[in-house]
Amino acid sequence: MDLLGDYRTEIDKIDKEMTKLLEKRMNISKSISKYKMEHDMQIFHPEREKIVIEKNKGYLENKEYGDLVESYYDNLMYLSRLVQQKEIYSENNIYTKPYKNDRENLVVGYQGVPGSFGNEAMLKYFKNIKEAKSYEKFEDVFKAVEDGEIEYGILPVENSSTGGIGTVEDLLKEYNLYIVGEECIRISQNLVGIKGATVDDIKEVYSHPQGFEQSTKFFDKHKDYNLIPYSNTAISAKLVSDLKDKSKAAIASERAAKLYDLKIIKKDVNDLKNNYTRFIVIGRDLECDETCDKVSILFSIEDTSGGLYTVIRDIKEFGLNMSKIESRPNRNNPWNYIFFVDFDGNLFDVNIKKAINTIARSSKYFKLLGCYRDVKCK
Ligand SMILES: O=C(O)C(=O)C[C@]1(C(=O)O)C=C[C@@H](O)C=C1
Repeated sequence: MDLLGDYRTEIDKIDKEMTKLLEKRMNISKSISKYKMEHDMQIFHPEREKIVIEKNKGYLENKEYGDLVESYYDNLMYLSRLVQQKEIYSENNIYTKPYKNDRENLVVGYQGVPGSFGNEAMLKYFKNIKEAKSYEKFEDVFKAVEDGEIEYGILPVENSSTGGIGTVEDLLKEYNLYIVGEECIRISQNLVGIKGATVDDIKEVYSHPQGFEQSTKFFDKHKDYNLIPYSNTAISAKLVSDLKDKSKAAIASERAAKLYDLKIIKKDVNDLKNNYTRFIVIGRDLECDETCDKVSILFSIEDTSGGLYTVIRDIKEFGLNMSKIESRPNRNNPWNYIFFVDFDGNLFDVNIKKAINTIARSSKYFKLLGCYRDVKCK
């Protein structure tokens, strides 16, 4: 008796039914996207998603599968949203909300603590902030924007010497939020410690991994230092200040040193003196007006040899001036990649609209991340 063969036959039958149902479900999802487009509604509907998950958990006979059903529907609705995104941007109209010019007097959020680079970027971008909320993790900022706790969040997305900030890029893919602006700050990393500490006293150094990565040449000369990764450069400075120990130092900004009453033991330890970080401002709506001159998209392609070429060819044929292309592993699909592309343009420009429609059609997944004002980052 071929028991395994029998089980597999049974699974094949179930899969066939499930695939047919999946196709039916995605077709309905496409129709919903049309409805939403006509009624100016957002694709993402978190309340509805919660209801779907709870309802289906309730259908279970074996409640042990509760978490499994939750994760299954979570993923299924994520895919359903991607189908809707692709459908919407393959149409000729792109629905945008007016660009909010007065970015003043708002409740905004960043990751870190006062003195962090995120805090610095926030102060540079927003004027007369009504309330600034700080969050421990990048994802907390995304959640706070999604829940309406803050109007906008500001997060680092790219450093000129170490490249893209992968965690933030992954979150841009996962959350249904948009890039509505950007800011750029020059990063100067310093070795900071308590008053009286010298380069020779130091045994342990705390910082965000980016702080270490941007200062490798300095640490090559100090191989005896024990490097301890921490969630944020300014939090590391605060820790060193609290510990009051001459053998402990942090890699942080001059502002953080001042704020936490530390001295700069060695200034500008970053490898490249022209070291900049680009920050993005995220919001709930796709905002755009004539003053916006940069578009960000993300897409994944079919696993075929010419997949990426097709999209790059589209970009070239529409004469788009691409300022960035970056890839991230697709966590839902091993050895498949998500591409992040920025190009000059505005969503009201017919050529840009056509380009977006064409790229959306030739990619497997597509998401329009935003249209905003370009800030030259140097
Ligand atoms: O019900 C909706 O509004 C849908 O768009 C469908 C659907 C789903 O696939 O079930 C997809 C996206 C929403 O976030 C919620 C649910």
